[in-house]
Amino acid sequence: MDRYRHTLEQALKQLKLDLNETQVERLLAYHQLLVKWNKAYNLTAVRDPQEMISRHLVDSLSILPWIGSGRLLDVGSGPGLPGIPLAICRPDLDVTTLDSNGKKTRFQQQVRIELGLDNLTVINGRVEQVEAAPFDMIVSRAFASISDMLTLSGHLAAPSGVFLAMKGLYPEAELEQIPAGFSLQDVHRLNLPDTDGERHLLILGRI
Ligand SMILES: C[S@@+](CC[C@H](N)C(=O)[O-])C[C@H]1O[C@@H](n2cnc3c(N)ncnc32)[C@H](O)[C@@H]1O
Repeated sequence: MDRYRHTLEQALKQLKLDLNETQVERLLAYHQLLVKWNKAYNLTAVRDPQEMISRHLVDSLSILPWIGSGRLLDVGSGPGLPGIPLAICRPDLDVTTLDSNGKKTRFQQQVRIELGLDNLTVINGRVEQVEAAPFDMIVSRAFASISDMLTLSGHLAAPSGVFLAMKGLYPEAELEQIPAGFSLQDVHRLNLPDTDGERHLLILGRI
């Protein structure tokens, strides 16, 4: 446990993220639940608990500097990534996580209850069929191509809402397929500790 705390705290320092003790405790409690449930329910292909800290928790938290205020939707959230770490670290934010896999959303509901995350709503469903009040930010990680993300979740964004796509290598080919009416607003290279390869955050919006 101390080993995981150390890895997390070192990474937070490198990312210059200043979290309070309650937030660190909750991140570690989420990690513990993920490790436990993953054994029975196969929620993520990452099985090594140490690797889960860097590849899941820290990777999710690396986009915090670009998260604004209001309502955030994490689409194709899986076991709650990046939505749950963001909800833990930004209690002022209204976070909704959405996934079509019932096993994964049941896990997220359990995390919500055990951690007392009042700012988290979990939805089970296919994004293209879900109706909900408009979101200011729609984020996704390892969900779909940028084009599919915009097409499938576009109806859930507020008129000035932004889409934050977490990607590995700069996705040049995907950007050539952006549907009409949307444009790339910003690109950030994420400097992550303990991660092989590049990570990028792309911010898109309506024209
Ligand atoms: C590769 S996982 C990524 C999970 C998580 N975002 C992460 O980074 O670990 C993609 C997830 O998208 C979900 N998914 C795929 N199509 C979907 C759809 N149309 N609506 C909602 N969720 C969907 C799958 O159930 C799966 O959990």
